[in-house]
Amino acid sequence: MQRILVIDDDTDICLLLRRFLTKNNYEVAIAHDGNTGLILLQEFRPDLVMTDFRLGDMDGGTILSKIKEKFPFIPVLIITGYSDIKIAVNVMKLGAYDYITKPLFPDEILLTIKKALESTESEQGSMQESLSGKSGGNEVSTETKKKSSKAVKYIFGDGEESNYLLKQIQLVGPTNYSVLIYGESGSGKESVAQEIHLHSKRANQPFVAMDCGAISKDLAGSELFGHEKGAFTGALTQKIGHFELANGGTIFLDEVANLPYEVQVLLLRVVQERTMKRIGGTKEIPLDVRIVVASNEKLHEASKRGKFREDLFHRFNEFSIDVPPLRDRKADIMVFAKFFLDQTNAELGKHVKGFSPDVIENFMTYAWYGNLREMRNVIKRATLLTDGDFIEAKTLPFEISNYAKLLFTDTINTPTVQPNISHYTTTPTESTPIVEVVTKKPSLKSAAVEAEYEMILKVLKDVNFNKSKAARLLNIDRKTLYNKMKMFEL
Ligand SMILES: Nc1ncnc2c1ncn2[C@@H]1O[C@H](COP(=O)(O)OP(=O)(O)OP(=O)(O)O)[C@@H](O)[C@H]1O
Repeated sequence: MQRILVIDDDTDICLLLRRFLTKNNYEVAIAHDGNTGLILLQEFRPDLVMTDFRLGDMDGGTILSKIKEKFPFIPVLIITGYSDIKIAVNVMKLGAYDYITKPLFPDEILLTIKKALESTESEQGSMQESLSGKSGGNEVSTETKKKSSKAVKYIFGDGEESNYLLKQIQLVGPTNYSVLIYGESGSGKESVAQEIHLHSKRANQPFVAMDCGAISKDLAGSELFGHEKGAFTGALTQKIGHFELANGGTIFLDEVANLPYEVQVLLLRVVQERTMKRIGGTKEIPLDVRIVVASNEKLHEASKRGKFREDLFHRFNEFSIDVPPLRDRKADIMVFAKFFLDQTNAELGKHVKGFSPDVIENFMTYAWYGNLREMRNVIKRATLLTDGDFIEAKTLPFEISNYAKLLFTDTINTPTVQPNISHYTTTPTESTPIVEVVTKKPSLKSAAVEAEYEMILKVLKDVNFNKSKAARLLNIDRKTLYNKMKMFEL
């Protein structure tokens, strides 16, 4: 039976998850704070961890780093509210498998857990194969090759931004250049790396991805280069590293800036000499591996701060690609949305046909902080919740379906610099932008309505949209709250 550790300070959520996951044949352990969670991690040895993003004694980033430091291969699912989505998507770069947003839906949780467990099983399977020697030292079996390249179909869209991205991939793909990929979290850096590999002569050779996220110094070294039996305490068997697994093909190092400095030194040697030794080994192993790396932060800035070796940066920077954020790929937003809808329909055996006009408008205005990953998750949940033919706005997270309004409240909360009207009132020429200045007459009534709207929204957010709690805090009955919410289209 597979084991799941749930870390959450909300006892109700823990209780519900324990009941639901046990019913679905998982063994469950619960911790109500981060420190207990870390103790249970050692004692319970879970196959997967689900942890709340905000714990009493620790934040999501800290607990994730601590888990990954000790057990880098245990998939971690972050539980978060949508109001924290911007922070949560950034925490993904520390090596979380995925995030799930509240309110939690059983089917969605089960799907995500299954996927996460399958992904580590196949990873461990290919590692096991290389350890047992089936792959024959330097050679990598076809089975391993198949497993190490994800069988995911990607699309790239047809808008101007996407075409430019594809053009760069097509240009650099067939060369042997090292490529540096920049982009926000979830924007598809790994898919770009895979596409580069597929456009190269190495396409039939392995594509091996390694997340350098929050990996410790000792582990990073042996993950990259492998180790010999007895090389250090805990090295009970020989291990083949990612570089050897990728021999002949492409290695993709995600979040490369997070590699410990000592490992960067080893990496530089390998990149320069095209040969490596396993840790604790003496044999020089020749390497023919193309290196593609990705980073959230600009590497030359990281090198200025002394976090990343400058010589290594220059080695990697033979060609660099910026993956645009989803919000800048407007022409393709609905193309991606339809792709994720088809993907989810196939996964769930559903036949949802498309999106209501409101949803399309919401998708086009929302900022997509978590990019394609966020969109995939939003559509997955909305499809699960849809019984009819079209996804309606009510199945979207509040923050997305009310994005324009939330922006409006943000704007009235934050005084903005008044535009210099004279600058816009001249006849527009090429150098003066055409800006329509909408002037609204101030009125006491509208101010009161705005204040009321703002307060209801704030309280709803504070209590995670629990309407009974919100009504109590606002000192009104539930019915009045419902009527107000209806009036404000909340
Ligand atoms: N080109 C694409 N077509 C369809 N789906 C995509 C594409 N690129 C990414 N995705 C979806 O978005 C998810 C995240 O993509 P990916 O892991 O490539 O992003 P990333 O930029 O490497 O993220 P991170 O910075 O967190 O490592 C993927 O699991 C996939 O579901």
